Amino acid sequence: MIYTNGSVYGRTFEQILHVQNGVLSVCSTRIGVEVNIVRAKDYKDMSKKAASVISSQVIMKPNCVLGLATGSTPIGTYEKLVEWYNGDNLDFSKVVSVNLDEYKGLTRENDQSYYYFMNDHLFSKINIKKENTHLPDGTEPDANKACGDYDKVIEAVGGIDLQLLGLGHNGHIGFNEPAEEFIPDTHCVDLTASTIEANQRFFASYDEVPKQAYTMGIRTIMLAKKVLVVVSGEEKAAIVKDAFFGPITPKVQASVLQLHPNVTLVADEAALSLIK
Ligand SMILES: N[C@@H]1[C@@H](O)[C@H](O)[C@@H](COP(=O)(O)O)O[C@@H]1O
Repeated sequence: MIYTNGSVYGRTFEQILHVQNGVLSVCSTRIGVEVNIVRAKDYKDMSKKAASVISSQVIMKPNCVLGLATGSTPIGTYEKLVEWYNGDNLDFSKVVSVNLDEYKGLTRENDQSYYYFMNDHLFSKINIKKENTHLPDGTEPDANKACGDYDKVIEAVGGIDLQLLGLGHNGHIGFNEPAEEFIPDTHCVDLTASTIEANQRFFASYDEVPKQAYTMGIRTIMLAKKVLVVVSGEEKAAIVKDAFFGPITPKVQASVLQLHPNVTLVADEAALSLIK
């Protein structure tokens, strides 16, 4: 057990970390969080503000590595980026991307695969080079190979400059589900019933929702130089409060972001309704 009473990245905190077998498993803390919160009026405004953060990154560092996310929340952000690509010549020709996650077992042609999603919403509409876009290979049945290969890709591109994240209803980021520990590297997850239910809306039935996924691990996300979290809607208000103002615990995986030195949360009024 490590007891720390001091400051991390300039933030004051008191915390008790339990490290078991080399993994950060439980962490209870009094929080002195200074997450940079950007308040947006509504979903449209959130999307515009999030797209501004991403486009600034691309302009400042044209060959940046963007960590990208799926889910319904970032769709408006991608629409804005496409608009600015078309209207303002925002240039993605040198950008490299690594996505957070992919369902295990879906083909790339399946319109619910994240490969399909990213091509549909972003890659096919901007000038990013196909060979510069990366996702875990959901068609690889050998989980160790799929995950190991993906970690090599992330290492080869030199890590992530800006990681975009949505927030699951249970606090998951990528597909890092509530657990007893934070898993550092890319791994295969059994999706929780609540995640399968939440994602069922995109599939014909519960049975068709994949039950496993490959996801980037928490260390990789935490090593991103900047993290941008997008959240919209009242149904996320409670989890926003838990994640950013509650104890840091692997039961709410996003809570680990409280220890990241450069997090921006762009959320609309509804999602921030429980935050003063
Ligand atoms: N793996 C993705 C997450 O990366 C995403 O953040 C989450 C929330 O999705 P939504 O934005 O649709 O609420 O959905 C999926 O589970």
